[in-house]
Amino acid sequence: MIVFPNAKINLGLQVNGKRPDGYHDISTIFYPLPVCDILEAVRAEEFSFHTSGLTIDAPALGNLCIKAYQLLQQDFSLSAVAMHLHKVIPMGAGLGGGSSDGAFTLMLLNRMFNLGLTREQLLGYALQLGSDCPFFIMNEPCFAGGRGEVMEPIQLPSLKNKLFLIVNPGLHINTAWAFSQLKIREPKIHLREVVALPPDQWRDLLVNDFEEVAFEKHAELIDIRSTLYRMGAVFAGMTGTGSTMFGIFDSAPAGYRTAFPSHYFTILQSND
Ligand SMILES: C[C@](O)(CO)[C@H](O)COP(=O)(O)OP(=O)(O)OC[C@H]1O[C@@H](n2ccc(N)nc2=O)[C@H](O)[C@@H]1O
Ligand SMILES: Nc1ncnc2c1ncn2[C@@H]1O[C@H](COP(=O)(O)OP(=O)(O)OP(=O)(O)O)[C@@H](O)[C@H]1O
Repeated sequence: MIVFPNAKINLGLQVNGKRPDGYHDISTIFYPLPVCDILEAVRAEEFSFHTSGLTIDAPALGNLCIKAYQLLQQDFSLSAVAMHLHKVIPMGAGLGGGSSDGAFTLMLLNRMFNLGLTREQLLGYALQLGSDCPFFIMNEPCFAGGRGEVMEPIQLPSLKNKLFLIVNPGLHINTAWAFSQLKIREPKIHLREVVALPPDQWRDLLVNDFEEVAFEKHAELIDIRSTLYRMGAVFAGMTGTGSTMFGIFDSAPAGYRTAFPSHYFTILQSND
């Protein structure tokens, strides 16, 4: 069985406060984008896990695909599988690639072994893997609260026919570190109010609280945002804790393939 775990971006990201369990409550809009890894699993004599594509900077046993298998193995006697992950989505990038691989592994194993897990049950397992994982079980535009697991699907008609230019400069930003550096502030305006406006009015209103932290460490990100606006973006911002920046465009910006250094991962996506 083959699945294609996709990326997400955060349209705005507000951190509301630290909780007794050490995590933070956030408010964000998760938006799926069709930049995908490729994950295959087949029944096998013994468990194995291999990867290709981008090099994953973590021990294989820490991979969320293996963690997802082990999580279900605790509750169901799964037989062995051979898994292969081809990595395309940049890592430590705010695109949720690892989280998506974990969530898709849960859904794949549910189908492969006819476990009969409901969406609610899958959401519960996904949250045990990571805060971003439950979103990929839903995988449609959602307003999210809590750690990200309290989700409500939303319609964003103003983004229909828009193009997203994803620009990742290859800087790895550690999520735990980014949370530890934050200064928590009262939001000036609620995300729901901002996204009810046309995207060309989102500038300065659709805020990602992690931009201050990431921009202070990597001034390069500020240049990327300026370039995106110079190219005609109706809105440009950062996803997650960074380092990926994105621009929203009405049409394909001229020269986007050569606008950034060649070592950047740059891809233009439509949202359908
Ligand atoms: C920044 C976002 O990507 C926004 O979508 C997510 O909140 C991050 O989700 P994630 O990468 O799945 O993060 P997790 O693997 O759950 O947590 C990594 C670390 O980040 C911090 N963390 C994460 C999520 C959250 N709501 N509060 C936190 O304080 C914690 O120190 C945690 O140990
Ligand atoms: N399947 C996986 N693919 C990529 N990284 C993984 C995977 N499983 C575990 N990891 C670990 O998770 C780290 C973060 O990867 P990920 O792609 O999820 O980052 P991210 O886009 O910043 O995520 P998020 O937005 O969820 O914080 C990697 O550096 C790696 O150590």
